[in-house]
Amino acid sequence: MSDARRNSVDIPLSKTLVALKRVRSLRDPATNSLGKYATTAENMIWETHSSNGAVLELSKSANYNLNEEIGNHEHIMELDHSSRAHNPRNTSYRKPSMVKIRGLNATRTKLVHRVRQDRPRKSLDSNYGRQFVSPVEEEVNSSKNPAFESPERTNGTFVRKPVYGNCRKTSAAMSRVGSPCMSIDEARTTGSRRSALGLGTEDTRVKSNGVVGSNFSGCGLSSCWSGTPKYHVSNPYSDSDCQEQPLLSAEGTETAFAKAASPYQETPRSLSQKFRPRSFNELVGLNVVAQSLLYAICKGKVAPMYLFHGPRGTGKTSTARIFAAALNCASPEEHRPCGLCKECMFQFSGRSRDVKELDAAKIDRMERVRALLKSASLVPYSSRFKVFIIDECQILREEAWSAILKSIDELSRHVVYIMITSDLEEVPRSPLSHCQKYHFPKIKVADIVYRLQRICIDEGLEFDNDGLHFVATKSNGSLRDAETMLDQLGLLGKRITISLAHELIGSVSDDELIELLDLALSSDTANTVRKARELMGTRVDPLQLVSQLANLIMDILAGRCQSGLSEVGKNFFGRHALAEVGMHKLRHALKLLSEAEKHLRTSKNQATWLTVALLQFSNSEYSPLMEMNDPHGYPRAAYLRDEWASRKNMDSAVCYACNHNKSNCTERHCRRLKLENIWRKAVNKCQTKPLRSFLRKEGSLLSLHVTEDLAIAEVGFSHPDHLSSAEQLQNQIASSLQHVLGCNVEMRLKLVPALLRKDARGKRQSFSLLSCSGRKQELSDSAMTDGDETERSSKREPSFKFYSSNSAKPINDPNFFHDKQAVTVENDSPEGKGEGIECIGVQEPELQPSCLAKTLKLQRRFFSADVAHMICLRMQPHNKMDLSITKKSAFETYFCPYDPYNQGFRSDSQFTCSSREDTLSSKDSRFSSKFLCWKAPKPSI
Ligand SMILES: Nc1ncnc2c1ncn2[C@@H]1O[C@H](COP(=O)(O)OP(=O)(O)OP(=O)(O)O)[C@@H](O)[C@H]1O
Ligand SMILES: [Zn+2]
Repeated sequence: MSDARRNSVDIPLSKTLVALKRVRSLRDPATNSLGKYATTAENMIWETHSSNGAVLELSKSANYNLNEEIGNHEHIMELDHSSRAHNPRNTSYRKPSMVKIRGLNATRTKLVHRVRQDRPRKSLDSNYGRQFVSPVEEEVNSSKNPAFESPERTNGTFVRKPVYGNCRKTSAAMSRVGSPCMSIDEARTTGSRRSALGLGTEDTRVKSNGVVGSNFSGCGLSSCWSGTPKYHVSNPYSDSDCQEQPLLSAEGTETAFAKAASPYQETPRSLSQKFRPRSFNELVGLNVVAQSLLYAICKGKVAPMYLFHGPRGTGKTSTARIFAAALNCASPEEHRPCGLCKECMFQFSGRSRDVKELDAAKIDRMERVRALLKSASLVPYSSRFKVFIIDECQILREEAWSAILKSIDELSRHVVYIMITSDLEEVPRSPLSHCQKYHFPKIKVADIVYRLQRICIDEGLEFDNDGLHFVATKSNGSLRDAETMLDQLGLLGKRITISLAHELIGSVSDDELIELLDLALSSDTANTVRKARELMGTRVDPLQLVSQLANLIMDILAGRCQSGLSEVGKNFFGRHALAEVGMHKLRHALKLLSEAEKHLRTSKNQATWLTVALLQFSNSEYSPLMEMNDPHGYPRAAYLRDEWASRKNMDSAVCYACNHNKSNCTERHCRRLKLENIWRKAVNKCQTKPLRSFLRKEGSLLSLHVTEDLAIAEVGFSHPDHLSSAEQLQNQIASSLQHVLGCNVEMRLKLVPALLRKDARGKRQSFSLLSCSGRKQELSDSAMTDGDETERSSKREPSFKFYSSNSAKPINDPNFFHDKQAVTVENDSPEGKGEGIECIGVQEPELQPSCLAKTLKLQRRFFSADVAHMICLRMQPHNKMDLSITKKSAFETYFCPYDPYNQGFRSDSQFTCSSREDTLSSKDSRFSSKFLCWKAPKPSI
């Protein structure tokens, strides 16, 4: 049979008849049966498989049928396995069977009847090891089709080998005897049941829409675990030999049957298949999810619909499968899924009739959805639950969602849907509130490294921790990606090192990147060009280089780069990254890179344009004012940059704080905020902890004036002793201020007796949105003269402003938040005492992102407005979230650390969670999920 024929789809009836004739010569020598046609026909009707679940197409599994004719199952399986596992072209092999089947509807019943009588019912074990070359094989071999030249075939026989991959053909081959898929006979006997359910007969279904194949009573869907073989040796639910066979022998060892059916028998194609988790314990970084799902089972609170969402390769599908297995597992609750009981084994080997994995793309038509729902309405075959795992659920249409949701209310409690998506934003809003949602976060680098280490040890791969760390970093939180990369590296047969990984991925090492960045920031044009050419000429794609540089800069800005630095790194940090000026340059570079990236995507001369961008890295103006935001929380960087550029050359004295000419300096509150901001930064730059806490407690920046290249700073202390201490430390304080301001600083220390001690200004141990909102904004509204500065300070209290989304004015009405069900938050953590809650966001529809951004900004200014904005946006889809959020999970769930297009970038390192992982307590537990809170870590310098 030619390849062309194999691949053809529609063949006229006459050809089919010819084919039928030929079949006579392919009778099973043992039984003289026409089994292959019968099974082919059956297969055509019911057997549908895909690697990833339900397939509503015709006959994917019909590939086995020629072999099935032999009537000896295990040999078919061998042929099947070998060709599938090792021959990528085996798909072409499947087609002719399908073609033949199409002409066979008329004769099917008869054939099937015969084959049911003729086919020996043998278990896998009883047939194990027999060798047989079928006439079909001979025919196939004589046609020299490479698709059949299996590596396992030796001396005209097939040697049984462990199987990996998806053994559809095998499953099909065995299915008529024992698979969950019904044979025609079975179908006929259940015909009345079908018609009662309105499913119609198989024939009509085939004719009507080509939606065929159900191994669960005709919903038109069937599936198996991706990548797991289906050993359809015998019907696990009805075969006597199977039932009689205990899963565990008396000694507690696995029986042959158990072994045969065990998913662990498979020879996986990849590391991620091999190490696919099969119990909750094996899931990495998903403790909360796993615990919650397990408790749901233990406490009998299984929801009808779950939604697993999160980035790719983070364990959603694996968890869904484990959960499904756990739901039906027969072992004691805490050990679910045991992996040993019958239900577990059927499921993990892809034979469960009650757990179906579907791709949403395949239920794109309403009739398919209806078929699915009909199937769901039937009681489970043998398990407690019918579980439907629907992948990529975001592509389900609204009608499909509503039909499914509607059916949930009507159905009995035995159905569980597990919807999976990596794109939550695309899922319609209304179904979201019906689901229990579980977020699968990106997996932490440390967890990935640990997992990779375990795999390397198991696989006998030599590795450097640095190499694995690099792989983990590159995988962007996807364990599957990391495992795939490790797989590739393992194939090289060398020790897995960072340089090997760089070579494989085509990336540049951090040292080289730092060297390039250093050159670019130092205006060393010639060497920048040389280095850039060297890297892009041979080693790395320009776009990849952009991405690596941007990541490096973000890491530096986030303070993630400083530990474990090489010499190159240390030198670089010595030159660029410590001062605010250096930070500003880096931000500027980041911006240039983001623009370059856009440009590069459409450019033919990428290397040149990237070099041009690199050469601009050093051309950045810096003003500390760019760091500030206006008192209402709006980022003013762009405005101030222009202002600064025009003012820079002015000789007249300018108030450095509020950026106005000194004589016009009237916005006192603005000025105070800026002064506080600068002082806080300067204090944080001080070298020693005692000095930092002394200055934070006792000192205050009273004023700041800048002339051409010099800033004059007045720093006040309330007690003469403090003043004299400060005088001794004057140089250190001045140098910290210089770091922050980026210019020379002349410092004047003043005794200001009225200056209130900061610890007496009001403890922030307890803090309530309500009370804060009610507090008058005296600082912003009062107009004080310079002379009032100290008096004003003495009145100073923690003060917070809140804004509604539709007004630019601060809200002074205490009822505003009350009405909106704002929460009161106690900061009762020991480490929080005296520090205050740093940032609180209340999630209310009325509290729009812009408003919350301002609120966050004003409270302690740890968030820039845009970061807060992003947090709010992230919170929006979760209005109805019913799981309580711990600080940690809130952080993981919602925090979006970086937007390269935003000026006010703040690193997430500033927001590391408190070590306490308790659920934030609110006085009213109803609102416990409605706010987020982070405590800023102690300054690291
Ligand atoms: N959290 C995890 N714990 C253990 N293994 C994991 C985890 N996440 C991913 N893996 C590994 O990655 C492979 C793929 O995981 P899985 O298919 O469950 O991810 P997914 O989130 O469903 O991905 P996708 O959205 O692309 O379907 C697994 O076989 C496993 O080896
Ligand atoms: Zn079990």
